[in-house]
Amino acid sequence: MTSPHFPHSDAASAALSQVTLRYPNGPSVLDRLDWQLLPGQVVGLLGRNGAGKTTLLETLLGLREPDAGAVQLFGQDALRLDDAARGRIGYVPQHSDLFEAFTPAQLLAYFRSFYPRWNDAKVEGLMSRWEIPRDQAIRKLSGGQKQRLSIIRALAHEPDLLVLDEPVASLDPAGRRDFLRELVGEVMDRGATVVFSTHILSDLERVAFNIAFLSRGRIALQAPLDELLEQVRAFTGSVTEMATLMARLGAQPLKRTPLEAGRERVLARLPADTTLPDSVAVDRVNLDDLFTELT
Ligand SMILES: Nc1ncnc2c1ncn2[C@@H]1O[C@H](COP(=O)(O)OP(=O)(O)OP(=O)(O)O)[C@@H](O)[C@H]1O
Repeated sequence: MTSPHFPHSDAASAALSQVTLRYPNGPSVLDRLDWQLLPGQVVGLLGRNGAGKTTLLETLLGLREPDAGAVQLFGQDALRLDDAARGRIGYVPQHSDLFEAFTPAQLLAYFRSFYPRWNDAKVEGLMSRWEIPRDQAIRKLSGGQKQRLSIIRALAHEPDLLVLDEPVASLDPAGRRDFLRELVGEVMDRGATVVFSTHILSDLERVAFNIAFLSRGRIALQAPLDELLEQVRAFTGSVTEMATLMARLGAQPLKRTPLEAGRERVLARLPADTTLPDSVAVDRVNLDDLFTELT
């Protein structure tokens, strides 16, 4: 069924509509959250510690049942996916569940047997480039090597939807750059959808990723990073001036911070190619500012 919130959800790799989730005796984590991921998008999911990124990714994958709302993957109910749809998904969990007694070669051979599609050349290329010992027990690998192996496993069957929960946390800067290149390659080559959570903002600045901000149980904003940096500005002035200015510019206020003496600071997204009047007090924002203000 097509969601009333996302008229194009049939074309989406993942569509979440009004998803609410509260842990039993725990916090409310997702609150009527709407989100859509399209083919060809690389989305970086940002949110503070405990904001609910892992919960959201698990719910998106159908690993958690929301209290309310609907999740669709490739147009199917995420809780009742058929095998074909399952085979189109790749997942790297935050804490990898690699079989520690296996060697990487055994692990990959094992998973290979489950998937009709498996790109041996890609696997071999990444194993060599990322210098993963093939025949040593996985428990003896470093944290970064285990993480890379987990990523290789998730890329090997060429998923159409790749979900990674903090995949770069134990990678060194060179490893992260290589990994990002691989992700972008996935998208460019096959129009896959990639979503990954991260805390490392500088990584996101390397590529024109879509950035999604998770705050108070909702996706507060999602847009390509270059567009955000171009279109989001911080304005300061009296509350009345701000109201008039926002209306005149057709701006979308994202966050208001009251200041002393009836003044306020408004973080707002402007329509593309807006020319600002000289009289306006305005600041540019960077990704750090956006993270601080929107999460
Ligand atoms: N199984 C659980 N039972 C109860 N509460 C939970 C459970 N898992 C997570 N939580 C709580 O839900 C909230 C969201 O947790 P989650 O792990 O999804 O956040 P996160 O954004 O991934 O955090 P981090 O950036 O620290 O990894 C937190 O308050 C956490 O304590």
